[in-house]
Parts: sequence; C-alpha cells; structure tokens
Amino acid sequence: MTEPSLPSASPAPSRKVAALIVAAGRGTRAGGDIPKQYQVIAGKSVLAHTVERFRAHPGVHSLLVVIGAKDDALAASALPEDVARTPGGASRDASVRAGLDALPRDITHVLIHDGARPLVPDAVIDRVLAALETHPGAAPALTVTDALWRGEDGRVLAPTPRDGLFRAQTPQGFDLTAIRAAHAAHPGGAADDVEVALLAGLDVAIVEGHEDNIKVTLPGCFARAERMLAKGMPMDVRLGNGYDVHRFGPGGHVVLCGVEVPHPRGLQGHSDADVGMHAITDALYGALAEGDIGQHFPPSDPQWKGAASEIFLRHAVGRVAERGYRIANVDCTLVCERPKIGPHAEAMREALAAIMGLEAGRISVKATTSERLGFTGREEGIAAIATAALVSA
Ligand SMILES: Nc1ccn([C@@H]2O[C@H](COP(=O)(O)OP(=O)(O)OP(=O)(O)O)[C@@H](O)[C@H]2O)c(=O)n1
Ligand SMILES: C[C@](O)(CO)[C@H](O)COP(=O)(O)O
Repeated sequence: MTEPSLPSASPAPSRKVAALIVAAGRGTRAGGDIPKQYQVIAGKSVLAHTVERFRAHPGVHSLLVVIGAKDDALAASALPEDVARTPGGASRDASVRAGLDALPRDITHVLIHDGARPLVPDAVIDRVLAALETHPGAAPALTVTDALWRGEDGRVLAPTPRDGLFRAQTPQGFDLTAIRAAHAAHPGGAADDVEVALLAGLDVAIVEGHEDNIKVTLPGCFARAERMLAKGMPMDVRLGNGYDVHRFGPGGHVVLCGVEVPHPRGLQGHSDADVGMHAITDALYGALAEGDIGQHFPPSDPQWKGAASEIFLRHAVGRVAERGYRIANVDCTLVCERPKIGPHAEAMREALAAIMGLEAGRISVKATTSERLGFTGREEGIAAIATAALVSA
C-alpha cells in the first residue's frame, strides 16, 4: 500500500478538491420502503451521516450529492438545504458521470464516495488526499484476511489464492480531468471508478482503508452501522411508555404479565389479553419510536387471534437489541380492584425476566386500585401502564 512520504490532509494551495457523493441507487438488496441512503440510523439518514463526514473535513472545498431523478422530496428532507444536488443515472457509473459533469469549474481533484458509506473515518480521507499529491488516482482498500473458496450450490469447489487481493472501498480520488476523460472513454458497467481509471491507463495508488468504512448493502447493515455510530457518541438513553386496557368477559382466569391468575372472569381481547405484557411491549416500541403492537401485529390479521402475548414482547425485545440498545429497566403498574396482584407479583417478574432475557431485578410489577372510581373501580376491566428505559449497548 502506498504511504506517501509527506502525508498531508490539507491539499496544496493550487488544488481544489470536491467530494462527489453518489446516492442515486435504489438500495434493492437492503430492502425497506425507501432507498437505503434515506433510511434513518442514529437520528438521521444514512446519507446525512455520509455528507457530514466530508463537510467536516478541512481538505474538501466543495460537495455535490448525486440523487435519483425522482428523489427530490426524499433528498430535501434528508439533507441540509445548502447541500448541492444533481440528478443521477440508472447505473452507478452513469451517476458518477452526471456528477463529474456538474462539478464547479475550479475543481482540480475529486473524491468519489458512496452515499451508502456513512462511517468513513477522517484518516481514510486524509490518506487518499495525501496519495493524490503524487498519483493521478488513489483509493482505500483492505487486504483479504479470510481464506477464499470458490463454491457452488452450497458446497466448496476449491480454495482460491488470496495473495494480492484487496477489498475496495471509497472515497476513490482522482485528478478531475483524468477521471472525466476515463469515464468518457469507458463502455459502462464498471463496479467502481478505479476500474474506469485502470482501463484508461491511470496509475491508482492503494491506501489503507478501514474496517468501519462499511457500505450499507443488506438489511442487517443498518443495525451494524447504527451500533458503530453509537460507539463514538455519548451514551444514548431512551424512555418509552405504554398503556393498555382490556375489558372483563366470561372466563375463569386472567393472564397478567405472563402468569395465569384465577379469577371468576376473563379478559377479552384479540390475543390472550395480557394487558400488562402489552403495556410493557408498547413501552419498548415507544422508546424506539417504532409505533405500537398494533402496527407490528395488526389485529385485522387472523394469525394473531388468540396469540400468546410473549410473541409480541419477544419481538420488541429483539428490536431493542437490533437497534443497538439494551433494556435498563421496565416498570409496570396494573390498575384493578381484583384479582389481588401482590401474591403473584414475584412470579410475574420472573416470567417477564425469562421472556425478556433480563434479570428480574430490572423488572418491576406493582398494582394499585382506582379507589372504586372509573371503569377499573367498577371492575369492568383492567388497565396497565408501563415505562421502559433503554441505553445504548
Ligand atoms: N444508479 C445508481 C446506482 C448506485 N448509486 C450509488 O452507488 C453507491 C454504491 O452502490 P450500491 O451499494 O450498489 O447501491 P444500490 O445500487 O442502491 O444498491 P442495490 O444494488 O442493492 O440496489 C450507492 O451509494 C448508490 O446510491 C448511484 O448513485 N446511482
Ligand atoms: C464502489 C464500491 O463501493 C467499491 O467497493 C462498490 O463496488 C459498489 O457497490 P456494489 O455493491 O459493488 O454495487
């Protein structure tokens, strides 16, 4: 890998560097209702994180984002108003060409970067800029450290030598005139700009990339990127509340916080009507700002009729972990005249602890009457209120 003799993050005075961030893809492999670069992680869109990295870098003079032809509204809500944008094309290389054509006249060098790489460290940008002082092209990469095989139909066919192989990253930096000419001469279909540059005979230096510089590509990448972003941030604390009510109907027991409690009447509901567990589940979804049980398990869907509430709670707990948080504690209050909760509270805490994979010491279950006032006082139903606290894992 090239280690320039005089690495310098700040370009020479005659050099004017633009960051060209390509973000016109559809993100089909990542899934979701909107392209991956507009999905929110750690409080803002993937693309906004990416843009912020380059805007904050002293060696970058100008920034242009290439967006999908129909993504104006998404880009407007994802990016600060003063970030320059231009429409891209149907393939990555078409988007790069559109961006190169739209750069300001005084630009001499360009850093071409995937909008889907929101974690690019400053040091990687520094290394590319430094290598551009002595090369017309420079790009970050990592050596391959795992063994490589060729395989087919789930079976290994043969080992493949890994000597001299690199995993390519971005930003890939170039002399602007040279890369414009290389793109103009390229037939299309290149995976990246280094491929385009090589066909034009440009000398491209390899500088050291970074394991954090991941490209959000598959559904699991969002949580991974969010966890990595959270590492550099002060501890994040999130609180959520949940409230639920179920009315009494015929029956011989109620299920509360996972425990069957004998009672002359049962609770009615689409699922097993565990009002306490529902309130806790909603508190967890609330803390994540991910709606409520009804959104994840629509009552209109017959598959959830009579479903055990622990299915909902396990899902919410799973989402907490996927989003890079852990549960600090939950507190649930059941509001009813009868049955008496006290004798069952410990069993309820244990039942919740087992489902949530949490120590019982982080779970509180308590109860109150409403002094015979209101619907709970008239014993028409049971209400539950819950609070959950999450901290970044
Ligand atoms: N027509 C395209 C295709 C891709 N890109 C950008 O190129 C980068 C790397 O591409 P990739 O990860 O393959 O993104 P997508 O093409 O969006 O993903 P997918 O192949 O899963 O649809 C992304 O920031 C993407 O937005 C682009 O600007 N214009
Ligand atoms: C440019 C690139 O990010 C280099 O690793 C990559 O080639 C583009 O993404 P894709 O997944 O290969 O489409």
